[in-house]
Amino acid sequence: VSFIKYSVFTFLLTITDDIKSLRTVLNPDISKIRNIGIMAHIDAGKTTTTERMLYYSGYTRALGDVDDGDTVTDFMAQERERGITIQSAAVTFDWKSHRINLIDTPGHVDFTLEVERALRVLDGAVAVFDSSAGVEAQTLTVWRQAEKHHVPCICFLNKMDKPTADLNFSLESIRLKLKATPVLLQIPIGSGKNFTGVVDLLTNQKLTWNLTSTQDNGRTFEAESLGQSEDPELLEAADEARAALIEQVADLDDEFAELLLTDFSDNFEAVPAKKLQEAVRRVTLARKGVPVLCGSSLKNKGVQPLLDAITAYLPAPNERHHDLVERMSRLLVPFADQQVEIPSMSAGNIALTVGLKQTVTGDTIVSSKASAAAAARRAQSDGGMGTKRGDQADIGIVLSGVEVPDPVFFCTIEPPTMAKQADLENALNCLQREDPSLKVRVDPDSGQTILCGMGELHIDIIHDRIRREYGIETHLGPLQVAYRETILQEASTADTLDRTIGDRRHAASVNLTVRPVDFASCEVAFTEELQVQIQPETKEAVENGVQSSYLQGPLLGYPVWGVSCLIHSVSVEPGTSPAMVSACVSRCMLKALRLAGGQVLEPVMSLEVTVGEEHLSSVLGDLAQRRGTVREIQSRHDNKVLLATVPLAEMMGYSTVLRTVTSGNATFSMELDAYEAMNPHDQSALLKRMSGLM
Ligand SMILES: Nc1nc2c(ncn2[C@@H]2O[C@H](COP(=O)(O)OP(=O)(O)OP(=O)(O)O)[C@@H](O)[C@H]2O)c(=O)[nH]1
Repeated sequence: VSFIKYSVFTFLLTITDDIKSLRTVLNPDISKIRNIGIMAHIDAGKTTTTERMLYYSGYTRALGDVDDGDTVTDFMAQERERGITIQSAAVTFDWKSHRINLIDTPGHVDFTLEVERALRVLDGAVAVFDSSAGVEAQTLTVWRQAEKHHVPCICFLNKMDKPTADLNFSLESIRLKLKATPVLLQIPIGSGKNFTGVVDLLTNQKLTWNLTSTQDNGRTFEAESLGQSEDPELLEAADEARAALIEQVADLDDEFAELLLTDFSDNFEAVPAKKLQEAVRRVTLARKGVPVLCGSSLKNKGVQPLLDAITAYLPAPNERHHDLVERMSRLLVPFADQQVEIPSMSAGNIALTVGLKQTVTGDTIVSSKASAAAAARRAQSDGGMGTKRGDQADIGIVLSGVEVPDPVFFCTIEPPTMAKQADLENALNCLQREDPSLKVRVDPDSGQTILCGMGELHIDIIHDRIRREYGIETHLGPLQVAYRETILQEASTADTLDRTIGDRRHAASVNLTVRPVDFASCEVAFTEELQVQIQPETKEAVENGVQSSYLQGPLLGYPVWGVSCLIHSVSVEPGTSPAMVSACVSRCMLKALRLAGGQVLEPVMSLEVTVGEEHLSSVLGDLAQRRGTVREIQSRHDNKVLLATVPLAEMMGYSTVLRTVTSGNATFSMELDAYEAMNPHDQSALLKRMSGLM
């Protein structure tokens, strides 16, 4: 450990051009800090862009390449092997006297929680798009998360070197799909293979990467003012785009509009770049518009202006609303998979801490109850945010919590020998604290440990991590879909339980009605009369009995949804234990749910497949066999984009099949659309199959 510490310190201190004191290196002024997330659809080029940022800022000496599996941010072994990003890697670097803490977020839908976890502590975000595809499905989800946390954003239209890159199409998709207002700050020079750089519309400068030397990797570029000798087409395009930019910013920012009308009414074009930049910053922070930049990370063009834009337009931590008062026993500054320990850190920085026993992802840590209360008061006067779990709930309004989506897949997991069971439990506990979207439970009937996750890949990765990080070879049972159950009609029933245990008689009777309701959750209510008469401990025992019957439905033992239960009467003999009252109510509920006719609900996913036209018919044919419903087929250059809904149960192993039927020429993403009732034919087939399984 001390070797790593030493070498990273040396690294930090020698790479920056102007060597600063250790204190400024580790604790820069808060106004110079940018805590930025980088988000995108899979394959848009986040990792490549991040690598370029690290390289140009001097923190890496060689360019990593996702295709060769040697990038800094994709540090988990599985990420390198699969070429995808799973855990949000944090990297810290300096750019023109600013400290940038950058969090790379995963693009795969199985890992949305990772993204949300990262977004809530960030002050700004960069959305990277493939400029030939515009806004794609996964970006919508992440964008909504950024919106929820009021995170100001910048868009980077990457892959401008592709022949199919399309600036106007990308801008339009930002407008239509993200419902955001793009503020175009650059226009590309050349297209496809001849894309050489951009015109910066604020300064009217032409930035070109001539790349005469391959050694340089785009580190140097030319910046020259657009002169009259310029290619007339480019000059005209730049003039038009600049005038449109000035007009648009004036529309979005009153202060800038006033400046134009008072000082530059004769010639709007003469407005200084600095004033325009300040106005774009206000527009970005107020989330009225989103600056848009262009480039090609792979071809080393346009990344330095993106870094400039991050420092110019995105907020410092003190310009955002959440307050942290933090004190930790051990603090570490992350540099991908290496860390350097530091003695203290000022507000606004991002650090790692180790050895926490009780904290789970999503918790907010404060130094004392008093500071938590103070933060809660501030948050309330600011309009309030989320609540903290556990025993501090009464005072803990500090940061909004993360939303944990319901897992849709599950499977059993077994250690190689019973002697390893305790080690496996420990590994699962640690993994769950890190990743709340992973749920672990024990099946009450079989005693087996069950893993519940967000998708096939998610469960696969967890399995792999248990092997690699905890050294336990586990066996996974077949992957199963998390169905739900509901009822079709109203039913009323009564039940009595009368049992003598030892010399104590327990007797209780209950009379209740269940009926279907539209919403996803389950309810329990009492008649008005009963509500007044019932003893609090009896009421609690009845509620427990109803809730436990909702956990396992009568059809297949899946959780029950969309049922409301009304208790008409309860009678309890003196001396009866609350557990017996709960047992009586549960048994009565089971009868009522059976009488009310069971209906299985299955998770249905919305699926987006991008595929070359020549393979469209095979993809459609395959979807038809999966009970898929095609909603829309859009054209995007030479590709077709297929939007469909498909039951999750039919999507096992889809990535492999899709790769085979399209010879690797398709990408897909999917997310939970809704739980839908199965038709009687499919339901009875499922029930038959499951009874064979059980
Ligand atoms: N033509 C072109 N290809 C690029 C560019 N940037 C990235 N790529 C390629 O696009 C693919 C995906 O790039 P990544 O950087 O891994 O994308 P990502 O968004 O990090 O992907 P995930 O980690 O899976 O979410 C790789 O094959 C890159 O080489 C670019 O500017 N132009």
